[in-house]
Amino acid sequence: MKKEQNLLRSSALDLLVQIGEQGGFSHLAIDQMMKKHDLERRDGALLTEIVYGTLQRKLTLEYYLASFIQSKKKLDKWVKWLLYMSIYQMHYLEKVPDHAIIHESVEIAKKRGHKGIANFVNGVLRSVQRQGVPDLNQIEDEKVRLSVATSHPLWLVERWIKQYGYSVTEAMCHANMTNKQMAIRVQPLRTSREELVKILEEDGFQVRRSEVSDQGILIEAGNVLKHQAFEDHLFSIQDESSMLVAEVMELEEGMTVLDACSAPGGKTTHIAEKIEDNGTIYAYDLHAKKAKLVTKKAEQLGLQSIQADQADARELQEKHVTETFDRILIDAPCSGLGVLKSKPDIRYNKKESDIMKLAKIQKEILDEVAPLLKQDGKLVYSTCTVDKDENERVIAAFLEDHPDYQIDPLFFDHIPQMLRNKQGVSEFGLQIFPQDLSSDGFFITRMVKVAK
Ligand SMILES: C[S@@+](CC[C@H](N)C(=O)[O-])C[C@H]1O[C@@H](n2cnc3c(N)ncnc32)[C@H](O)[C@@H]1O
Repeated sequence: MKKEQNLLRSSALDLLVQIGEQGGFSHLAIDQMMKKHDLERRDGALLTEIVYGTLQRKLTLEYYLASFIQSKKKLDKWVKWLLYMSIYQMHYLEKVPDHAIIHESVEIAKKRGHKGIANFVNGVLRSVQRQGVPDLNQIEDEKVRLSVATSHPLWLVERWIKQYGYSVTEAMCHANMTNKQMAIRVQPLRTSREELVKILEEDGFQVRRSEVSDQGILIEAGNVLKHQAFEDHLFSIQDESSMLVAEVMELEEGMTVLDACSAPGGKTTHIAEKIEDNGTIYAYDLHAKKAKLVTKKAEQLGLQSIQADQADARELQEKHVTETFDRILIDAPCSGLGVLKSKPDIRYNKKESDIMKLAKIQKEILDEVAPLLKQDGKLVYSTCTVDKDENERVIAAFLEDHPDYQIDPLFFDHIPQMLRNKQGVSEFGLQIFPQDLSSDGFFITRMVKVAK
């Protein structure tokens, strides 16, 4: 048992050093680590909790640690992460007593380093145990306090305050520290939402019907990934705010649709379901490997109307003639600042300078596909980020350059009631903040092509 606990924490440290420095938190990385060390299923939950929780609270833990070490002391990366994860467990987890956490950490330090490092780790953690962590209310500057308390880099907090004001930013930072709701989307050509709700409830699941999509089911309790209906591909896993994208496209049977940035195909398959798999969806992605994931997902769900291929969305005029499509979706590559609930590391690895680079690509993609839409056709633009430079301002610049496009006034009728009174509705579309639903932050808008 003791050996297992040590292996578990040592594996957590390996993951933290890797993800903490390079990014890429995923349950897949955790599963792979469990397989590599032959860890038991029940250890997976604790491993996930330690890795996810430590990453999510990195800046808070850095602040806590700073009060226990001399400011000039240079720590090896693994020692730093070992201390973060130990303080995380001592302060936030109640399951394991402090003395056991300290013991395990000192053992790891001995094995990876030497006796001197082990003594240092022991000394720091004993001080944390004796004194407790410092009170964050002592931080006078409210922006710095919000940044440290919710572990968001200061540049991001300041940027959001400038764009959305303090109270929206504060709510957003706190919402990013919560877990999002598991949501699934029924494949309606295989079963109905009511039928699936019935099956799941009979099997002991607690579920709610989504108000955002009539295909959506929110899972309150139970692991749907282990249910036979998942094996049978009766539904897809999809976040609730992401479901709204295809919902606002006003899709009909027989349509020709372009999905310019489609992998891994969550929205492409939703579009295919909404046109009842009758029509054609050209789905592209910059990376050939990723485009194959779209084909695979379509096959799993039994959808035939999707043609997935590799292409740069900035070169699609080479592949299609002008005014081909009834609908176009650009679910653009973005900074991902709306998905911090499930990918806590994104906030540390993104740089402010990345945002303008992405905004340039987003505008280039929009400019390229604009001529491909039929007159009266509709173009939906979405991102899973919260940033005006990638959302409202990209759209404003596009509209300025394309007088044949305008925001579709009918788009606003599709916004679910529960989101209408939130702060995210503007003349350029809908910003869903992470605090609006128990879901990701998203930006969605719809434009219509009118006569010049
Ligand atoms: C937000 S993700 C799309 C998610 C997808 N629509 C879904 O719902 O599953 C953006 C995608 O754009 C792709 N991408 C990035 N740059 C691109 C480009 N220039 N042309 C086409 N695809 C691009 C990325 O590889 C990524 O898969």
